[in-house]
Amino acid sequence: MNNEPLNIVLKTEDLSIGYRTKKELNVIAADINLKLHEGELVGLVGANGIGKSTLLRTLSRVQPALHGKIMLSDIELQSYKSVELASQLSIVLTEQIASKNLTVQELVALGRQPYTNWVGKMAEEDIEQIKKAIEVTHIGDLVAKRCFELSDGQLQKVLIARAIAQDTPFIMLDEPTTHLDVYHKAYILKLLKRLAFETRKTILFSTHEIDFAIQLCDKMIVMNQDGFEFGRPKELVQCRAFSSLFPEDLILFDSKSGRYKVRS
Ligand SMILES: Nc1ncnc2c1ncn2[C@@H]1O[C@H](COP(=O)(O)OP(=O)(O)OP(=O)(O)O)[C@@H](O)[C@H]1O
Repeated sequence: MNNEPLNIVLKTEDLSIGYRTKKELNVIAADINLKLHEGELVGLVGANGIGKSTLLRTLSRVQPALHGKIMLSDIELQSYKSVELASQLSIVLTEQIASKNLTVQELVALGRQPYTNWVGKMAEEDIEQIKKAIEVTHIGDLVAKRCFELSDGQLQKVLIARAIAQDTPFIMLDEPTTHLDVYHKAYILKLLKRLAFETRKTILFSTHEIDFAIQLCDKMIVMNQDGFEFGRPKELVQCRAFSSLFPEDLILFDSKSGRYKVRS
């Protein structure tokens, strides 16, 4: 057994997230202290509107933090130049896809943009990374298709392939399994699990598939009205973190099965 301490890829200190307008400050969550290590698959769960996307957007610098510090690979997130940041962090948002007219091969190749020169000329290394990303996500038979021809599940795999081609130590995905059937939800989450394990990348994703996340994640972040809990799924089940996620008038969390049950 390898007992070497794992490197911390992302660390937050007293982070507050939310929205600032001229008139008011809307704090969505405060005092967020997280340490995500290399090779970890981390699921982010919570009720609708609790702040999962806000947290992911803040961690990827799409929106500013209200307070606190975010360290990515030992460097403060704020101090990265855009191109450097793109070699450290990739984000997969299903809803925003620049051009569905691109072929799958072209979309995956976009992941190499931070590394190619100003005319976008690809080197051996870029071609190799694109090939690897296509192999590992099993999308070889889709490469010539245009993105508008893909099903939601296929598009999801292609977007993950683009993030893999980007070859960053940290990957974030906002609800990567929305619109998928139960088989393909499990398929995508197992793919993420395998990637984190085999490539030692840190993968953080938001999801409403709480039972799958409990089964597959190394760690989970549970956001609720009172703040958030962070730890291994088993520990979170034991400390009843999932029971406080939703009002208990309709559903109850069953700690034995790790699932929600409808009240009879
Ligand atoms: N651009 C914005 N300006 C102000 N408030 C916002 C903005 N975007 C989201 N919010 C508010 O922030 C809160 C958290 O929203 P967020 O989208 O982060 O939740 P979520 O957990 O991702 O929800 P869901 O599971 O429904 O996707 C909500 O109350 C929402 O209304």
